[in-house]
Amino acid sequence: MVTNEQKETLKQAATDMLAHAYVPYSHFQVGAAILTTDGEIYSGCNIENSSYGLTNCAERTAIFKAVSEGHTEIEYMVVTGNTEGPIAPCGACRQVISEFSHPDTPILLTNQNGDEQETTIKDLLPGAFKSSDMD
Ligand SMILES: O=c1ccn([C@H]2C[C@H](O)[C@@H](CO)O2)c(=O)[nH]1
Ligand SMILES: [Zn+2]
Repeated sequence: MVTNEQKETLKQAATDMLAHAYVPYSHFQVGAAILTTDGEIYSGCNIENSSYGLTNCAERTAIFKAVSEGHTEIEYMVVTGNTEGPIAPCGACRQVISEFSHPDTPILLTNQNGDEQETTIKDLLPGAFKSSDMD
């Protein structure tokens, strides 16, 4: 369970990440924050590269920070950017979110105008490839 106070903290953490976005090519800042099931918060920004395909999105930065510290289960996730409506995570991030969450794990997509859409990874990535597909 995530409290309203935790949601606000996560929204602020995601927004704070916009300032750290390394975006000399797109100039499009993205921030993400996750609460792990063991109560830790990790946040991340997008990090671009002159070899464009090596760019790491904000969502994956936040998740990889958490996983690298031993926290592998997402309880709640917030993503934000300067989009017209709530931001839409890319396909690669949807797959990575799927690896470290449950189908009903809530994901709050926002923007800097206060628009919000709370969704789930099963809605964002129906038919995700899972480890069980290899059984
Ligand atoms: O949900 C998204 C969508 C895009 N980006 C980044 C990747 C790249 O740096 C820039 C433009 O695609 O935005 C993210 O970090 N997350
Ligand atoms: Zn992405």
